[in-house]
Amino acid sequence: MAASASSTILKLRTSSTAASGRPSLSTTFGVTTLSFRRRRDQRHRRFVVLALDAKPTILVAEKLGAAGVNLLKEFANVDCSYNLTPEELCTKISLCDALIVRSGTKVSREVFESSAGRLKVVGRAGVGIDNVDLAAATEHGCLVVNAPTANTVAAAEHGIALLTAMSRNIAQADASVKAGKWERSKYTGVSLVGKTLAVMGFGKVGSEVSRRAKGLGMHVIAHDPYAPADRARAIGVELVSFDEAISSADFISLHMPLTASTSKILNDENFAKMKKGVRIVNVARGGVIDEEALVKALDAGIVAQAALDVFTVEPPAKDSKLIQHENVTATPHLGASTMEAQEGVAIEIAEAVVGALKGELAATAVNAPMVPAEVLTELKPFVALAEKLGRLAVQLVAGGSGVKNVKVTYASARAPDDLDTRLLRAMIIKGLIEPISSVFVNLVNADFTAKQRGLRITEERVILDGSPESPLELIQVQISNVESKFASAISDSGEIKVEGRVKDGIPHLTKTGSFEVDVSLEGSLILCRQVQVDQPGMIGKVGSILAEENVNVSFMSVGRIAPRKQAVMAIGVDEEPTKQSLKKIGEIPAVEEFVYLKL
Ligand SMILES: NC(=O)C1=CN([C@@H]2O[C@H](COP(=O)(O)OP(=O)(O)OC[C@H]3O[C@@H](n4cnc5c(N)ncnc54)[C@H](O)[C@@H]3O)[C@@H](O)[C@H]2O)C=CC1
Ligand SMILES: O=C(O)C(=O)COP(=O)(O)O
Repeated sequence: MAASASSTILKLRTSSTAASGRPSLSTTFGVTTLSFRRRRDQRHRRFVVLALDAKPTILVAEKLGAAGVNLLKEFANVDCSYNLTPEELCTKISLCDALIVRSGTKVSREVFESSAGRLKVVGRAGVGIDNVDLAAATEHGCLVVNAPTANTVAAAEHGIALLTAMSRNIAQADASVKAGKWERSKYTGVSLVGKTLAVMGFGKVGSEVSRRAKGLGMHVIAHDPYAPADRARAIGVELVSFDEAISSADFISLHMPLTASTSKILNDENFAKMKKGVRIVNVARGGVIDEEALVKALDAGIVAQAALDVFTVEPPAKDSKLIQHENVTATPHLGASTMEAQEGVAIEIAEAVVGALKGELAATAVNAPMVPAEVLTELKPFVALAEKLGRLAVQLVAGGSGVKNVKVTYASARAPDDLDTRLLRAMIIKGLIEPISSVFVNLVNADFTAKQRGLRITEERVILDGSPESPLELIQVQISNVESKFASAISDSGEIKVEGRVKDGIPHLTKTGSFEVDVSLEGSLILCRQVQVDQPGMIGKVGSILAEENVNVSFMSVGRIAPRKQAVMAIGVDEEPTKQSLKKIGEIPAVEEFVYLKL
């Protein structure tokens, strides 16, 4: 993304140290950094972080309702490019922050690899996400969101349309009349009333199909291993086993997602269990049927008719035996294609993608935890605390130690199941990994990245007495089986330990090793241990070394084991001290050890 003169400054963070000299610009992942070369010591220092040309770019790769496109345009540069080849998509994607697709675009691993880290969100304007490589998205830290509700009714109505059209031979009869024929007896149909319909997958669409089929006087049974029985009861549907469903049905309607376990679930073996003359409707995914087996079952008369909206390969081959079969009614994946559904889906996905680009947690995230807004508001300061504790803990590890085992303890007066720790764990992982690697960690890829690096995170909940008003009292991060570059960070039980709390909405470090301290975690931190006595003059000595080069000290705190015994001093600084000043601090005779930690 090119920085332009008309660019917008979104975020401005300045140092208290006066900058001088020529500024230079560099851009990484759409965020441009303006750096000033300081004349005094010729070091590069970053003072200002800007999102220049602040509008992100969203590629809309399939037709999306106008209301959705307009919403996107209020926030981003929108590139509507349809019918891209896989190669064209891979080329374009490196210039895009978000991609919106329907079912016709394969968002493969190559797409994520080609994006070189820029793609942050994939929005699926619909339900099924089987065309998106979710594992690759997660590995690349890319959020996938879908629009799960706006096309439910449209898909259900299409299922019912296919069911009724199939049972009365509407499509075949229409073609015959248009061909100048009048074949009344050939197209005698079958009635629906009193017949058994097996709904396979009793989710949103399956439930709506069931409701409507009951209105047509059908006896509806359903199979869904994960559906709640009370929802089925409320609609007057009986949940049954897979075998019972397929063997007792006159009509079978498919409404489950395409997954490894549903792929080709209707196969030779299962067609053989069906009632002869069964009729099948599929508005779910072509891949749930073994299409060759269906052709055989149609030829053998096991399946009398099939009405299909979806196919294993879309569009199917023109000479496909299945499509050409006289007992098959086919539509070109039209389930979600009503004016109303497309408008609704477009708005639903545009809001989700824009929200995700703004950094909000998405309610329709497919590959990340969904955290309700009210929970997020409560947890926000603890999210910051979690990341900072992770950062501190990992920087305390001595080089070559290799971090493997991290234990996180959450202490709270609330019941254990009242705290969703996924977000906190993700931020601790971010804090642990980012300072020691070039990997970008977010809520999407945190667990994956930790696993990939062999980082074992165990979590413990400790219940405290007290008021459950706050979701958490403290978070403790311990790294075991490592050496520390700051021996005082090692607790009595031998692990690096940092502990923090939130005070007045601000994260504080409250313990390091066995030393209690109290410093707000806002700038960077110097920790030093004094030999034997906590001399009153120490604070002044360190302060004046830092003042010599205009490093602003924001706070100091001394944690002692006992008066005039060993003490750890924590000093918060707004700027990074030079190596020389850190060396001078180390040379103060009373300082036994010290460490500088970036937050
Ligand atoms: N043809 C089209 O244009 C459209 C197709 N669809 C497809 O319809 C399907 C259902 O969509 P929704 O109802 O919105 O999703 P949903 O997630 O609400 O429902 C899917 C249901 O399938 C169940 N299920 C999962 N594995 C199963 C198994 N092995 N056996 C039986 N049930 C199983 C789940 O428990 C869930 O209740 C999806 O595949 C979706 O992609 C949805 C909208 C439009
Ligand atoms: O939402 C779904 O799962 C669908 O199958 C609809 O697909 P479409 O967005 O019409 O390509």
